Parts: sequence; structure tokens; C-alpha cells
Amino acid sequence: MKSTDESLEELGWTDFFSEQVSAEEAEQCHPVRVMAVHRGKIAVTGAGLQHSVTPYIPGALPSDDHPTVGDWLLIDNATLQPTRVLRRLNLFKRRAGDRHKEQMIAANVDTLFIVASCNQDFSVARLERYLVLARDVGVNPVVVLTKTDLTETPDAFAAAARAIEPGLQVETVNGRDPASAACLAAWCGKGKTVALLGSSGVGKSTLVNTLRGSDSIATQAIRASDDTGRHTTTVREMHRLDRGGWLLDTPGMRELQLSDAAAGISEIFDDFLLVAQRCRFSNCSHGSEPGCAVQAAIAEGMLTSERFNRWRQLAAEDSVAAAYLAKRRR
Ligand SMILES: Nc1nc2c(ncn2[C@@H]2O[C@H](COP(=O)(O)OP(=O)(O)OP(=O)(O)O)[C@@H](O)[C@H]2O)c(=O)[nH]1
Ligand SMILES: [Zn+2]
Repeated sequence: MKSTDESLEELGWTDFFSEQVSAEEAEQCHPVRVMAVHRGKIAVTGAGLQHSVTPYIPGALPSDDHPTVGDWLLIDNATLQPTRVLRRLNLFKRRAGDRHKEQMIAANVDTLFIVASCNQDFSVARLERYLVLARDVGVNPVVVLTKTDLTETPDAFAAAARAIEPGLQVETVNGRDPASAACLAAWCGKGKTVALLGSSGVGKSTLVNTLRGSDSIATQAIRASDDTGRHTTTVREMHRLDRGGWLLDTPGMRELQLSDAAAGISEIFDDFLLVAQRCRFSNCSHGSEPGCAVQAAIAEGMLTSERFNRWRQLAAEDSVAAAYLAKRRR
């Protein structure tokens, strides 16, 4: 199947997907993108068509990945039943509240907006957590710092974010002001999919509304007393922008739990891994072992103990999750 169809390209269809479809399949099926997932139904859009279809794929095992927002599916022309999920460019998952479970967040994302606000909610540890996820999944991250209108020092927040990783892209915006949010348009071109991740109340839905120039998503005033976000976004869905891109909002998250993200952790904390290679023992826990290069670097001021603690915390959390998953997959 060739990716010549203009309207499919607007949906994000590329050769990566078209090459997966055999000539035989192309005759019997048509590709559609999952726009929203509801209970028992998914909203899909293809070339000049929209359907609401069942998310169940004949013959799929319960352990198989089911369609999630952003996925490309093949739909049978006659029955309108999904026949299969096309291989994904990438997939965001997180550990759901129940630690045994993984929840799919979004598939086939070009750019991740990691949204945080310039107020007391701002946390480098939380940004690192989202960056680990972005690196692990292999998606280009952009840190978007909102609520610049509520602080005198937005540059200080931006500097703290930039210090996490050399070359990290950081934008500061007033999410309610279209002129201010316009700097984000660069990532939202035709056929591009941008997912927004961040804690509840940081202003994801507000950004989506501002970039779309509409006010169709419910946003809710957060409790002024503590800036704690309430859950305002309930359905995960793709929102179309006039210039052709797609924004994918995600429901309010209290805390992002990583699962199986060792590769991402290694990238964000590569400075620690580099130094750890010089530890005397290859299985050094960087505690009180003799000859620990990490502790030596901290003592010399080359590495900070704050970042060390965040690294150990993420690594410990991730290895517990990874062990769980390995057991379940066996
Ligand atoms: N002053 C100011 N308020 C903002 C800004 N961005 C968002 N808000 C407000 O912050 C509150 C929460 O914004 P939402 O857009 O609902 O937050 P969210 O991240 O989508 O939250 P969930 O849907 O729960 O994940 C709303 O009252 C917004 O009007 C901003 O840049 N400046
Ligand atoms: Zn060590």
C-alpha cells in the first residue's frame, strides 16, 4: 500500500505504516487511526471516513496489546471489524495504580510535551521522571513550563529544567495566551502527533484549547490553597489543529510510575553511569563500599547528592517494576 493519500498523511500516515500492509490486505482492509478510546468502543478516522468500532481484535490474546490512542489499525471493508494493530513507531506506557498492571497511554507520537507549571508544583525530580520515559520510548521531548504569568522569575524555572540535560528543549508559556503559546506551533505541523504529559492541573487541557483556538475541553479551576490539580481530563483523545497537527491530551496523573525504563534512566543519568564505571567493584551499590567512584565524585562536588538520591530512587523503583513484569511474562 502506498502512502499517497493526502488525507491519510494528514492523519500521520507514513511509509513506516504503509510498508506493513500487504497488497492482499490493502484490498480487503483500510487503515484508520484511533482517535479516542471509550469503554468498549474506539473512535477511528481514515481517509474521508469516521467509524466507531469495537476495540476487540479477533484472535488476539488478553496479553496482547490492544488498540490505544494514536494507533493505526486495519479495518475490514465488509465487517468494519479491526483485523490488526500495525506495528508502532513507539508506545507510551505507565504502571497503573495497581502495580501489577501496565496501562497504555499513547502510540505513534512524534513529540512529547512534558508540561509543568512555574509554581510550587515545579519539581526537577518529576521532570526527570518524564524525561526518562521519553528517552526510554524514543520520543523527542520538549519541556513546556506554563503559568509564567504567575511568577516573576520564569527564567529561573527554565534554567532549572535546562540543567537536567545538555541541549534539552525548554519553552516557557502562559498557556492561556495564544501569542505566548505560539512558540509551540513548530512541533505541531501537518500530520505530526504531539502528546502532552504532566501532572494534573499543570495546564495541559488549557494548552490544547489555546493551540486549537477553541474552548471545547473542560478545564477546571484548581484549588487555590495548595495548587493541587484535580482530575479534569477524562477521555484520552486526539485533537486536530487547524495547521494539521494532532494533540493528544492525557488524563490527570497524580504520579507517573515508570515500568521497565532502565534504558531511559541510563540516558538521563549517563553522568552517573560514566563515573560508576570506575568503581572498584562492578556490582558497587555506591553506598559505603571502598573504592566507590560515585561517592568520591560527590565528595569532590562533581556530582550532587540530590541527583544521586533521585537516580537511586528511580532505579530502585524501576527494578521492582521490571522484576514484576518479568515474572508475569514468564
Ligand atoms: N494563570 C495561568 N493559569 C493557567 C495556565 N495554564 C493553565 N492554567 C489554569 O490552571 C488550571 C488547570 O488547568 P488544566 O488545563 O485543566 O490542567 P490539566 O493539566 O489539563 O489538568 P488535568 O486535566 O487534571 O490533567 C485551570 O484553572 C487553568 O485555567 C497559565 O499559563 N497561567
Ligand atoms: Zn560505586
